[in-house]
Amino acid sequence: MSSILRRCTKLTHSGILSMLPGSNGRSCALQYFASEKRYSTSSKIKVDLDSNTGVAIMQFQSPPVNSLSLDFLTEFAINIEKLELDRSCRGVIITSALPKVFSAGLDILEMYQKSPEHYVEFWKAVQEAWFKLYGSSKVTIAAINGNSPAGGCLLAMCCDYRIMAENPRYSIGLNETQLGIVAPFWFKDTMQNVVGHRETEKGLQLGKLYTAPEALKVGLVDELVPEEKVVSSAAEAMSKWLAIPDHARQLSKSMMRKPTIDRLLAAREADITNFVSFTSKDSIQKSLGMYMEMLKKRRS
Ligand SMILES: CCCCC/C=C\C/C=C\CCC/C=C/C(=O)SCCNC(=O)CCNC(=O)[C@H](O)C(C)(C)COP(=O)(O)OP(=O)(O)OC[C@H]1O[C@@H](n2cnc3c(N)ncnc32)[C@H](O)[C@@H]1OP(=O)(O)O
Repeated sequence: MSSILRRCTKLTHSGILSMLPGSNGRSCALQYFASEKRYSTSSKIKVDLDSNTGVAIMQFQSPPVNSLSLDFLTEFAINIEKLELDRSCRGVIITSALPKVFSAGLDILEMYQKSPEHYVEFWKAVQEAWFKLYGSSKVTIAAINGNSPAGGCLLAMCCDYRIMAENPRYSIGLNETQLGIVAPFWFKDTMQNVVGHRETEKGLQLGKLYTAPEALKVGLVDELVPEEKVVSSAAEAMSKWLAIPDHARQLSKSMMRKPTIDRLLAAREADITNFVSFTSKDSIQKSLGMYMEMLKKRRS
């Protein structure tokens, strides 16, 4: 897998930087995309591209909670890159094939009791996934059909538009401080670009998980719809975004996102070093261990 990652990280950021100067809801998604063809099959992510509309639907299918492991992130980056290079694809809808969860965020086990070399490899994969999605020239829409904490929220925030199931038991947010860890600056930048400085400051300090209605209120998501309509609503929204000429929309997207992307590009190595030294601290390892225990106890 590390060789796949190396191949993947060698790919250029061919997104905007280089190109421009289970439930009813889930079966409904498949019905909606009746003319779609299987585009890619990998163990954790399924991608179907509708050749008529140019819209790809990417479904996370990594039980139990679509956590963002090294393997998952590697597959994700490869899939987004493939779609980026495919001129027949104009938009991507990202959703989950699992019940109740969009993504549980970064796989905590990848950050717990592993070697510094592993932390380096893992963090490169996190960065790469963000570069690919945040820098994508395609229209990207998150169809958030379940809980979406931390890294799951990051993926959703990287998209151009977010539609969430109106179930008040689902939540989304950057809850890192609740784990005793700190969201890196580019997670913060991404959130700030969506909801503004003040809400990001509150959200980050409190590690706030916003219920779906709260997320709508602060603009963390753009629409709430019944769960079974999340993907079909995403497709409707997509058609509005695709009505705009690609070239003009892509330049506008680039103009808005390039400074944020450049900031991490300039600090990429330092960010990896920070992550490794932060994660390797005994106190952080202890916090992560306690958090995992808490998750297990909550279950039993
Ligand atoms: C100034 C200096 C700054 C320096 C900064 C430098 C670097 C920054 C350093 C670190 C930054 C790291 C950023 C981290 C980002 C993250 O994404 S951390 C992950 C946060 N995620 C969570 O908190 C979610 C935890 N999970 C849940 O809340 C729930 O699981 C759920 C998603 C709501 C789903 O609930 P439910 O359906 O009830 O499922 P269970 O809770 O029963 O879980 C099933 C099994 O899955 C395991 N699991 C859950 N989440 C994760 C995860 N994220 N990673 C790994 N494993 C996970 C859970 O333990 C269960 O396992 P068992 O079946 O019991 O074995």
